Amino acid sequence: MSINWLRVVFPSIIKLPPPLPLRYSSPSSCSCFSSVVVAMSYDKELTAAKKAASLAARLCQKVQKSLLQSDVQSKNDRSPVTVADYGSQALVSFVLQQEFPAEFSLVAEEDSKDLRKDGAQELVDRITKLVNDSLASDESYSVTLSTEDVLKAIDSGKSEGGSQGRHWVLDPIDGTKGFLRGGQYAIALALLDRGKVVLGVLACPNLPLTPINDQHSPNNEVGCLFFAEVGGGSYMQPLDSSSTVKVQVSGIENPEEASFFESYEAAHSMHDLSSLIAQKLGVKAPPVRIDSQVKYGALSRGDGAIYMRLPHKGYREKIWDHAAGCIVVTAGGVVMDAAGNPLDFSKGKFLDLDTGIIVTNQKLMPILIKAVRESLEEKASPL
Ligand SMILES: Nc1ncnc2c1ncn2[C@@H]1O[C@H](COP(=O)(O)O)[C@@H](OP(=O)(O)O)[C@H]1O
Ligand SMILES: [Mg+2]
Ligand SMILES: [Mg+2]
Ligand SMILES: [Mg+2]
Repeated sequence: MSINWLRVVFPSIIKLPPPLPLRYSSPSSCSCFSSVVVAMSYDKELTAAKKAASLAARLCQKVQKSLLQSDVQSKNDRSPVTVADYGSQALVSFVLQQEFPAEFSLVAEEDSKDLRKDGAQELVDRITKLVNDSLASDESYSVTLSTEDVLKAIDSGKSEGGSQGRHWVLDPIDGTKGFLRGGQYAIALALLDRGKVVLGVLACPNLPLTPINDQHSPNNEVGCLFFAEVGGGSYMQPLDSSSTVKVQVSGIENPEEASFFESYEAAHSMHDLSSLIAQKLGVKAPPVRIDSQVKYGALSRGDGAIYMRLPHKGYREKIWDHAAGCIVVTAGGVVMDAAGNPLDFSKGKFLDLDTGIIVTNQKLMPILIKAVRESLEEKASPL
């Protein structure tokens, strides 16, 4: 910014390096980042992120097709993790390190601890083969990774993030439970720059290209890639092609006409609380329950108008469960905690927030916040 300002004011007397790529952004709508007037371009990073997430999506599709019970591990938080979670993380980590060898920091969900235990060798071999097969399908990589390379790539995701520098944020499979059920899941990759989300990519291999609620559509193709860059709008393309469309969150103003998304898993979000809120808003449509950040993707193109995520007490949200989704809904959407604060991605792995996360358009947000507050008060002191 300052360099370009100087260039304008002192064009002839100061010899300056070539201008940085700049992009003008509207001072507006996403609560993930501050309302900057001029922002850096992250086009190179976005291209790499799309490539990494698409490759990982292909790996996951392959595993989901031939899912075996033995592919499922149990982590100490009792959430399932599969060879595809590990494979996806290794692949994305490897691709990003190849593209940005000089500056690489990754905050990711999985680690190799369980894979380094006795008896896990067969699993590690399978993950390594999956990763190598995926790399071989892309002409740019003529490498074969060893099992140790794969474990190291998985463990490169141990960064803590924070408010300084750049950090990639990855959920290699968001919605592992949905993945295991044959349902929705997403590969969610975002970039933080000085604590703000500056780009996000959501690969949703099982999401129809046409709106979820459009049951009469003759097109039953699935596989969507959503992406957004700070100040650059939000886009969707089919996972297997480059034809891109601009997407926009629904501008519905009457909550009665809105439909809302929530977690498929009742353990992840209080369905009784969201139905009370929906009742207060006068929402008529039943909730649309789907797994993962696919909800953000669907919302970003107007499939529904509201997403409510109200976890049970004590649950701490992780940044990889929201960073990519948060920026993808920027075009017309607002993401806040239940008290109306923007999400803060600069505090490390966790989001410290009040009660839950709500997403909708700018018009509906104040009405939604009011309904959430009233419902919480009612729940706390029932008559
Ligand atoms: N008890 C709980 N409450 C809220 N979220 C939970 C949870 N247990 C797991 N999760 C998170 O919910 C994510 C899935 O989101 P959703 O509920 O929207 O489908 C999981 O991501 P992973 O599948 O990546 O582990 C996990 O991080
Ligand atoms: Mg998990
Ligand atoms: Mg997740
Ligand atoms: Mg995950």
